[in-house]
Amino acid sequence: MSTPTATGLLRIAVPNKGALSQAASDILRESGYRQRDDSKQLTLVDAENGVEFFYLRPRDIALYVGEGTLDVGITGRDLLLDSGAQAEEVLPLGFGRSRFHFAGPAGRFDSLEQLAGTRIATSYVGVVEAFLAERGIEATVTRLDGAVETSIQLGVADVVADVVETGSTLRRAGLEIFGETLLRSEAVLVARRGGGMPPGLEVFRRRVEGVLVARSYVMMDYDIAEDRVDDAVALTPGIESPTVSPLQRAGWVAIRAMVPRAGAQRLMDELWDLGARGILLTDIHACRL
Ligand SMILES: Nc1ncnc2c1ncn2[C@@H]1O[C@H](COP(=O)(O)OP(=O)(O)OP(=O)(O)O)[C@@H](O)[C@H]1O
Ligand SMILES: O=P(O)(O)OC[C@H]1O[C@H](OP(=O)(O)OP(=O)(O)O)[C@H](O)[C@@H]1O
Ligand SMILES: [Mg+2]
Repeated sequence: MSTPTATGLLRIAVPNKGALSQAASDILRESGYRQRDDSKQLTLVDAENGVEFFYLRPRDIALYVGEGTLDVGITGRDLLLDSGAQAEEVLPLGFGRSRFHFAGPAGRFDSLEQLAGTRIATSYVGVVEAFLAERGIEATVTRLDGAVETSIQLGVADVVADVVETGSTLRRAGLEIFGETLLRSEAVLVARRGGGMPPGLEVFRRRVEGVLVARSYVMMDYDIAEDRVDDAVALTPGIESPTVSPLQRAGWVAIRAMVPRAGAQRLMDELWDLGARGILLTDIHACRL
């Protein structure tokens, strides 16, 4: 059972620095919460919204949440899995995307079977050991804090297992990926596994989800002749159903519908070809669906 705070505030863990920090604070701000303006600040109370933020290393966040010390947190899926904490993913957040791979000197390895007997350097020992155990591969795993790519040049390891985003760090170190992707990661909201629903968590989750939907949809408005409405609605069905309003001009209506941001320009071309005019696209800042 998670222990409620004396204050009754929902306790939220946020990455204090690193790859996830800025985007995490941005999504919280867009969700209507106060955020720190000084990167050295460790905690922040937003009493008006019933929450308190704790700025922590993303690697530690799943542990705090798993123990019930904090109610919910933002961290990477890879860090959550690596921690082995009693925490679970409750919402993928769509930023901080990366893949996790084995890599070695260019041209040296081409399959994961060749890992047997090697020395593997990684900051993600939990992920790597679970992967090796699942496949029955015996290898020596060494934990490094960072800059793992350099460990091969220094003769400490034969292979590295690390986060890859653009791949430029690997290339610069003369390394290349081999074998399949171990996991695909992105930032996620995590809560305690089997911890029930602490007061305020559902509202928090809904607010953040509203921002994610608002980021991936736009609002489209256009005017069209009445006899084209069925075809137009087939192109822009909206979430539930589009709004169709009468216009002063006889035989014409105005249509308003949310449409996916990706492909919205193509949709505008198709509507134009159908005879729609006055086609407008506007951003949505937040929503509850
Ligand atoms: N280019 C990237 N480098 C590192 N982590 C990334 C990158 N892109 C996304 N991530 C994700 O960010 C999380 C790692 O967060 P962390 O704060 O450790 O980042 P970092 O920038 O490597 O920090 P540090 O300064 O401690 O090395 C993981 O979930 C990882 O998948
Ligand atoms: O594929 P890329 O776009 O090059 O990004 C991946 C690299 O970025 C991270 O390193 P970071 O800068 O966090 O340094 P660290 O190794 O000391 O953590 C990660 O550990 C990889 O080395
Ligand atoms: Mg790093």
